[in-house]
This record gives sequence, structure tokens and C-alpha cells, in this order.
Amino acid sequence: MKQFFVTGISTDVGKTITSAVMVEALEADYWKPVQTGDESDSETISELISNNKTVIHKSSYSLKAPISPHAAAALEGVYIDHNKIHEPKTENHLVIEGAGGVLVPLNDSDTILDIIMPTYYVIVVVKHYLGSINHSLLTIKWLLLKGYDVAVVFNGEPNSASEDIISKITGVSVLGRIGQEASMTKEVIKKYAEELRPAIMAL
Ligand SMILES: Nc1ncnc2c1ncn2[C@@H]1O[C@H](COP(=O)(O)OP(=O)(O)OP(=O)(O)O)[C@@H](O)[C@H]1O
Ligand SMILES: C[C@H](N)[C@H](N)CCCCCC(=O)O
Ligand SMILES: [Mg+2]
Repeated sequence: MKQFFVTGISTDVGKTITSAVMVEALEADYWKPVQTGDESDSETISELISNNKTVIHKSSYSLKAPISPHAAAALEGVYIDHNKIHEPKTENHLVIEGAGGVLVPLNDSDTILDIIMPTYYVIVVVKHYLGSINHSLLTIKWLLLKGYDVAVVFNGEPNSASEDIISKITGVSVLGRIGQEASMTKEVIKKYAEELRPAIMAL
């Protein structure tokens, strides 16, 4: 049973879509430890997967405001204590989705990085925009420096100039690409799950 932590170079880059592909490819469980905003990623996952093995585990913290967890928690008078975020027990593989990027604050001192266990294989979702090379190198190099195993998924419109240089400078393996789709459906997720399964299984 393997655990994968899906992070991204920022928010809104395709972590949930990539998580759905990985969940479907592995018939894995899904867990979003810290959710902010009422657009629940867990609900999106349940709408996009087809297999009947997946268990979607309850978020440890689910906050209303669609902003950084530290601020959303403060608005509700909640303190996010990373020591109270416990990985769910399961015999299945586990896909864990972060909130935003790796240094998103949970409180005045802890960040998402503090809930990425050393044993997790970290998947970094990269979406192209002007500035994404810098954000990608910062994220990937920081994770490598911290000793994590890291792989990349490129999501959205292809951009070989960005993708090639990110791969060359970081040296991390690329699981594959998820193209820019007109809309995200169960069928699209299944298509990418089939395509990426060999690379995911080989991690
Ligand atoms: N390859 C794609 N093709 C088409 N739409 C996409 C693709 N990837 C992501 N999207 C859409 O872009 C939006 C952001 O994607 P997603 O929710 O996966 O980002 P995220 O990184 O999980 O965001 P958050 O930080 O809020 O968790 C969603 O509406 C999603 O359906
Ligand atoms: C609301 C959004 N969809 C995510 N859940 C939280 C993103 C926090 C980003 C914080 C930041 O890097 O500025
Ligand atoms: Mg998400």
C-alpha cells in the first residue's frame, strides 16, 4: 500500500484532477486533510471516479472561506493543529491532496509541508502560466532538498519550453501529461488513468 501526496506549484493548477486520475488508476482511497472553500474537492473526486473500491476519507479541517487555511481558520476561531491531522487507516493505496502549494500556512508556524510525511511519494502538478517555471523550480527543489521522492505531472495546455527546462534542471521523473480538456468527466479521468497507470505503478 503506497501513499502519494499531490501538491501543486500553486492553487488551481489541477491537483484535484490529477488526484482523480491517480485514484482511478490505483483504485486508491482519497483524502483532503485541509479543505478551504465550499467547493469541496472530495465531492469533485466522488463525481469523477468510476471504480467502486475507493473510499473518500473525511477532511480533518474543512473551512468555509476560499482562502489560505491559516486565514480561513482564524475567521472561524479555529486553530489548525497539524498534530491532530491523522492519516486514515486503509489497506488501499492512498492519494492525499494538499491545499494550494507546499508552503501554504496552516497557522503562524506550520505549513502544508508539515503534513507531508517522509514516506509519502510527492506528486507536483505543474500548469503552464508566465511565472510557472520559477514556481515549479522553487517547489520541486525545496521538496528534493527536504529529502522527498518527487515526480511531476504536467497539466493543461502543453508548453515544451517550460516542461523541458523544468525536467532538465530538476531531473525528476515526469509521470505524464493531462491535456487541456473541454470539460472534466468520468470518461476523461478514466482515459488518463489508463494512460498514466504504468508510470504511477512504477513509482
Ligand atoms: N486538464 C484540464 N482540462 C480542463 N480543465 C481542467 C484541467 N485541469 C484542471 N481543470 C479545471 O481547472 C480548475 C482547477 O483544477 P483543480 O480543482 O484540479 O485545481 P486544484 O489545484 O485542485 O485547486 P485547489 O488548490 O483549489 O485544490 C477546475 O475547474 C478543473 O476542473
Ligand atoms: C481556496 C483555494 N481553492 C485553496 N483551497 C486554498 C489556496 C490557498 C492559497 C494560499 C496562497 O498561496 O496564497
Ligand atoms: Mg483541489
